[in-house]
Amino acid sequence: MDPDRSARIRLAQLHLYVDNHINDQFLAPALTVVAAALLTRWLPVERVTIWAVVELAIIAIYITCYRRFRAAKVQVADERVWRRRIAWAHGAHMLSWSSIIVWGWVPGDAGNLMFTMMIHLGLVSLTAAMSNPHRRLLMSDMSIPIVALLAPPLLSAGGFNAGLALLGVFYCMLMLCVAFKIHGTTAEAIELRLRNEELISKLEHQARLDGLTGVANRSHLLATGNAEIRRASRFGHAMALLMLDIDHFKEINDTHGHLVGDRVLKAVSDACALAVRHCDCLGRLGGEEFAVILPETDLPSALAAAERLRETVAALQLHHREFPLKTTVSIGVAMLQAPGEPLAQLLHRADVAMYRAKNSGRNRVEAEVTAPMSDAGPEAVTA
Ligand SMILES: Nc1nc2c(ncn2[C@@H]2O[C@H](COP(=O)(O)OP(=O)(O)OP(=O)(O)O)[C@@H](O)[C@H]2O)c(=O)[nH]1
Repeated sequence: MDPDRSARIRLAQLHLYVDNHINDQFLAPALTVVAAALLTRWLPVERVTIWAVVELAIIAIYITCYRRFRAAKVQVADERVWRRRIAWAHGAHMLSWSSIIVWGWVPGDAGNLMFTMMIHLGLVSLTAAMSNPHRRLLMSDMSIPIVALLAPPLLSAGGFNAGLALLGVFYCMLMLCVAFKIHGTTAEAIELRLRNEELISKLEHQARLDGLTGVANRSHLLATGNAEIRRASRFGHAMALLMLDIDHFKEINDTHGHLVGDRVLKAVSDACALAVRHCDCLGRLGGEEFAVILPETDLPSALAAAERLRETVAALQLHHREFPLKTTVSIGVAMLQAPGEPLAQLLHRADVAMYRAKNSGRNRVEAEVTAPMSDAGPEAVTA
């Protein structure tokens, strides 16, 4: 499996683990108080109180750790660090409860035996039910009660105690198998969810691209243009639009065929994509016509960008067999004139400028001859 996806699965498992355990904040303190009250039947109140206070402090620590984990928006690379923190914090809680078998053990007392075993059966069952999403944490949580269940014959010799320890360990093994089974199903579901998320984002990305050139397609370009007009209108910023048309493209198609024409389209759009800024949006409007949306750009900068694109395309050295393929573009530059101006109007003005470039000899940049919006001031837009 892709190591990146495995790491994301482990992080999703850690989230699920924390989600399962976060409810401890309501139940664990109550269980601690009830257990402490019952323990006073066999042990001095002071000793039991010390345990209860320590245990309540440990609960506060691991719940805080879970809350911080949830709030931290943890990245995949930090999964290991957080897993260790959680393992220590929750491990301390397991150790504190399992230690009852040592200091709360009263040999020969049936009630005490029942109480101690109940505590451990509860610990083991809850761990299997709640820690199963994360394999490593499940193992570390489970190992403490398993070791604790081996303690009775060490604390008080006898066949019965040895049998009790054996029974406890068998029970733990069984619960561990069940927990692993649930873990497998959960891991599969998480992997499926991540695969679906990847697939959806890939499809969404592809739906925005032009199939031949890989730049934005018409609908994405228009959507971006409309969004940028809204933004520029809201903040009173300048915005430019370039219209690019490959010169004499029909000749390339007619002379060398459509496949060569397609290669030229791809080469021109690749070169333009490298020549525009990261925040600009280059898209194919159709055929051999492209447009570039330039946010936060005034007329001199738009003309400079257009000139850079024109030079980049003119410098391309494309060949088909031994024939050089001369590629140039004519570019029209239009500026947003008024807040909320329709995109169609902006495109039309850039188109008019582009045709002026064509009529003036091609391989040129022409700008429209009207005042840009930055001179008109921001739109009075209210929320
Ligand atoms: N190979 C290829 N050709 C296309 C594609 N889309 C449109 N065309 C062709 O692009 C050509 C455009 O020709 P015209 O509109 O006459 O423009 P031009 O030859 O570039 O002339 P000027 O724009 O005036 O310089 C037509 O032959 C279309 O068939 C495409 O996806 N691939």
